[in-house]
Amino acid sequence: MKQISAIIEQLDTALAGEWPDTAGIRQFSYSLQKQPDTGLLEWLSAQPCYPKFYWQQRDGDEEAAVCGDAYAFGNLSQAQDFIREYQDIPDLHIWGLNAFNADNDDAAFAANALFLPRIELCRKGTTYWLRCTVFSTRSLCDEARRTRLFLRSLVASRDLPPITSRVIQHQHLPAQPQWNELISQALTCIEQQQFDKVVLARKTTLTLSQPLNACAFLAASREVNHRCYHFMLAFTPQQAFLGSSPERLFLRDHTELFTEALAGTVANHPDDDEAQTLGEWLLNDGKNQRENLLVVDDICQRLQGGAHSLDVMPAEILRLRKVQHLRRSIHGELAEADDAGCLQRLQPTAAVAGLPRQAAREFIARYEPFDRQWYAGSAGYLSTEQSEFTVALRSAAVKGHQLELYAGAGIVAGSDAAQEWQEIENKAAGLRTLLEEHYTPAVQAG
Ligand SMILES: C=C(O[C@@H]1C=C(C(=O)O)C=C[C@H]1O)C(=O)O
Ligand SMILES: [Mg+2]
Repeated sequence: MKQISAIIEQLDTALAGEWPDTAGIRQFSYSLQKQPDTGLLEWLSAQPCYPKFYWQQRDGDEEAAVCGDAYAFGNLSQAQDFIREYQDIPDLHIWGLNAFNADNDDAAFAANALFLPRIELCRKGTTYWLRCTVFSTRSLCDEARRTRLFLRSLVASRDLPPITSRVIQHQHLPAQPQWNELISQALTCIEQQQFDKVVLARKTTLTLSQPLNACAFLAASREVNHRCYHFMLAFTPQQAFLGSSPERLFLRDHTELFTEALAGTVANHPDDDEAQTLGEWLLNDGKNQRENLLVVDDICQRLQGGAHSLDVMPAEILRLRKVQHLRRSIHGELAEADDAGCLQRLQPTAAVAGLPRQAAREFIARYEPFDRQWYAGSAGYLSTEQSEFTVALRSAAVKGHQLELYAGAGIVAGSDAAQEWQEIENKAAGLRTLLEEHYTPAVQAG
C-alpha cells in the first residue's frame, strides 16, 4: 500500500497550507496508478477509525471503503440538502444505512447512520482513487488540523484474520411454535381482507466462542454469495451491521430510476439441472407469483406522481447460493432527481413489509417479537449524479460474542407455516453456513 501512503503524504502537505478560519468545504481526489496490493476491505479492516462503511455493488464493478465522519446526518433529506447545497463539489458522496423505520421520528432506534466520510478509497472497474473531504461549519483551518491528525491514525493494510469463531448456541425469535402461530394470525387477517401480504421475520442470536471480525466475515460472504450487494457499517470495533443482499431498493442515474420486485423464493441446488427444475416450478407457482406481483403493484402505486414511463420487465429467476428468487425489474423516469423522495416512496416495499403498506407495518410493529432496526432498511450512498441503495436483507448485527441473523418471508393467501420456516432457514443459511464452513478444530492431529 505504498501508493496510498504516498498519497497521504501529499495530502498532509496540502492540509498543512494556509486555511481560512471560516466555514467551508474542500475536497481532494487522487487516482491510484495501479491496483493496490490488497483489497479495499483489507485496508478498511486495518483502520482504527469509526464509523467505517464498505459497499460493493452487486455486479462487482463498484466498490468503496470509507471511514471517519466529516459530518453525520439526521435523515436522508438532510443528506440530500447538503449534496444540493454543495453541488459544485463534483464528487460528494454520503454513505450509510437507513433503518427499517427510517420515516418514524419517534422510533426508539436511530432512523439512520448516514455520513460524509473524511476518507474514501474507491474502485470502479479497474480504476482506483482516494478522496479526502474537509468540511466545517465553523473553521476550515481547525478542521484541516483535525484531518491531518486523522490521516496520521491511518495504518497499512493487513490480511484479514481467518474466521475461527464457533457457534456455541443459537436462539430463534420467534421459535418455530410461535412462528406457526404468527403465520396463522397473519393468514386470518389476509382472509378478513385487512391486508393482502405481510412479511414476517425472525432474529436468530448466535453465541460465538470468540468475537467475530466483521470485515473478515463479510469477505467470506463476498467470496461465495455472488450476484449480491455486500455492505457493512462498523460503529465500533465490536459492533457492526453487515449483509450480502440480492435486492436493489433503487438506483438513480440522473433522473432515470431502476428498481425491482424481488419476491417469491425456492431453494437452490448445487446441481444445475435440479436448480433449473426448482426455478421452473417457482416461475409457475401461484403463491410465489402472487407474492411477487403484489410487490410490483406496490412499487407502481408508490411511484405514481413521482415517476413516469414505468416499465415492468417479465419475471426472471435469480439463482443464489442457497435460494432462488422471482425478479421483475422496473424502470422509470423521475420527475426530478430526489433521493429522499425515492426512499420515502419505496422503503419499505411490499417485498419486506407487505401490502397495503400501512396495515402490514402495523401488524409487524404489533406482533413481530423483536425490533428490526437496520434489517430490511437500506444501505448505500447518494451523490448528485447517482445514488444507489440495496435492501438490507441477508444481514446480521455483529455484537462482540453475539451474531444476530435476520431473515423474513412474505406471507400471502396460500402460505404454509412450515414451508415459510424452511424458506427463512434457507435465507439465513447464506451467512450462517460461513461460520460452520470456516470452523477449524482447535486441536489438530500430530
Ligand atoms: C424478507 C426477506 O426477503 C424478501 C422476501 C422474499 C420472499 O418472501 O420470497 C424474497 C426476497 C426478499 O424480498 C429476507 O431475506 O429477509
Ligand atoms: Mg417468499
